[in-house]
Amino acid sequence: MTNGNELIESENPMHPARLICELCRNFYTHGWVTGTGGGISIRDRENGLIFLAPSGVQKERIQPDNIFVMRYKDQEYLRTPTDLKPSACTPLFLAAYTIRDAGACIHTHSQSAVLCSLLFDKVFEISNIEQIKAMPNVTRPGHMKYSDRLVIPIIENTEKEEELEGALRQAIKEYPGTTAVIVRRHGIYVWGETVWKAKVYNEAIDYLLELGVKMKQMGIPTVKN
Ligand SMILES: CSCCC(=O)C(=O)COP(=O)(O)O
Ligand SMILES: [Zn+2]
Repeated sequence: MTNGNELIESENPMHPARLICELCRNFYTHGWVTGTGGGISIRDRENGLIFLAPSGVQKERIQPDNIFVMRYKDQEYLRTPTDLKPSACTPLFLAAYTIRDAGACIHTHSQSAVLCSLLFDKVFEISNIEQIKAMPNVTRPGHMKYSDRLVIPIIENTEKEEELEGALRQAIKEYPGTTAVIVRRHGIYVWGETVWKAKVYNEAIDYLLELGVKMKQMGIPTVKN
C-alpha cells in the first residue's frame, strides 16, 4: 500500500504534477484562474494516469504535493492529498478525455469568454482572422485556414460546476469539430491532444474571443461572408 507520493515526486520539470503548477501560475497572470476559479488537468497516456488540481484553492499557489492522481481505466484515485478535494471540474475533464481522447483539458474564467457568452446566443463564431490558423481541424488532420469559420458552442451555466457535465458531453457530440465549449456567464473548457496543444488552443481562442468582443462593440461582424 503506497500513499501515491511516488506518482508526483519528480525532478523533471515536464512531469504533469509540476506542469499543472507552472501552468496555473501562467494562467493566473492572464486573469484566467483568479479567485480560485478554473484550472487544468493533464493525462499521462503512457502510464494511464490523470493528474488533477485540488478544488477551491488559489490555483497559482498549488504545489505538486497538492495534486490528485487518478487511474484512467477505472477512474480510481491513486493519490488523494489530505484535507483537499479534487477539482469540481473533474467530470468535465473526464468527458474531454473519454469522448475526445484529449491529453489535457483547461478550464478558465476568462472575462472574454464570459462576455462572448453574453454577446452570442448558441455559438461563438469568427472567420477571416489570421489567429484562426492556430486552431486544429479536429475531424481531419491539419489546421484551420484563415478564411475558415471557428464555431464554439455555448452551454448554460449551472449552480454547481459538476452539473455542467451532461450539457458539455452533449455539446462535444453535437459539435464534432470543436475543441472547446463556452459556459455562459462562467468561462470556457478547452482541450487538446497534448498539454501543449491545449495551451496553444486556449491562448488562440482567448485572443479570438477578446477580438470578437471588440468587433461586436464596434459593430463589425465577426463572420465575413
Ligand atoms: C470562484 S470558483 C467557483 C467554482 C468554479 O467555477 C471553478 O471553476 C472551481 O473549480 P475547482 O477546480 O476549484 O473545483
Ligand atoms: Zn469554473
